[in-house]
Amino acid sequence: MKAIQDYYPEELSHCYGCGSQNEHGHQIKTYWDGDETVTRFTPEPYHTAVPGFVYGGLIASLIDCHGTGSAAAATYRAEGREPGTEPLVRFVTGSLKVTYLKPTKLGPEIEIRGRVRELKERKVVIDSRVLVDGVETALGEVVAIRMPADFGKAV
Ligand SMILES: CCCCCCCCCC(=O)SCCNC(=O)CCNC(=O)[C@H](O)C(C)(C)COP(=O)(O)OP(=O)(O)OC[C@H]1O[C@@H](n2cnc3c(N)ncnc32)[C@H](O)[C@@H]1OP(=O)(O)O
Repeated sequence: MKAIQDYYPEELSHCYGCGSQNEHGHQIKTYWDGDETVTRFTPEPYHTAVPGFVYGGLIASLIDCHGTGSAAAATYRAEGREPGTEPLVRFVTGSLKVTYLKPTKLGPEIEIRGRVRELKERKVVIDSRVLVDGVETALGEVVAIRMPADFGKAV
């Protein structure tokens, strides 16, 4: 099964969180599981906050790209289209909120499960849960906004 990120065009596959072309990045992969989107990521020992627990910035990064990927996947699904078909759907992060409920154990695979709270043409809101060994350790909210055609060109 292909992940939503596998459909990103090469020139947009350099993101630190989800770009398949970024050898230093997380290269996350997001899939549908029924009405939820799922990303799984196994942290490295150096992704440490205090010994034994995952750095919160990593968790935020995973929620971020899980959210933008989920927004794209949900838009294709809502439009009844296969991912990657024209016109391409691209989202960037408008806002990212993370609530850390409890320390996240470092070692096991991290699972992020997302649900669509709001879906409009230019704005999609994804709620995420972060789980390790079935324990919910963080919650995330991503407001994903359609990438403007001139994104990054007018700075
Ligand atoms: C295949 C693509 C793969 C790409 C890689 C994945 C990306 C990975 C995640 C990232 O790291 S992206 C990088 C970090 N994000 C940015 O740099 C974004 C910088 N901000 C912008 O470029 C613009 O502010 C943005 C495109 C987000 C919004 O500008 P717009 O002019 O398109 O928004 P507009 O004012 O028209 O508002 C559209 C809707 O979005 C809402 N909105 C806009 N900015 C928002 C914001 N920051 N927070 C929450 N909501 C926001 C706005 O209220 C409105 O909602 P409603 O339709 O409900 O009225």
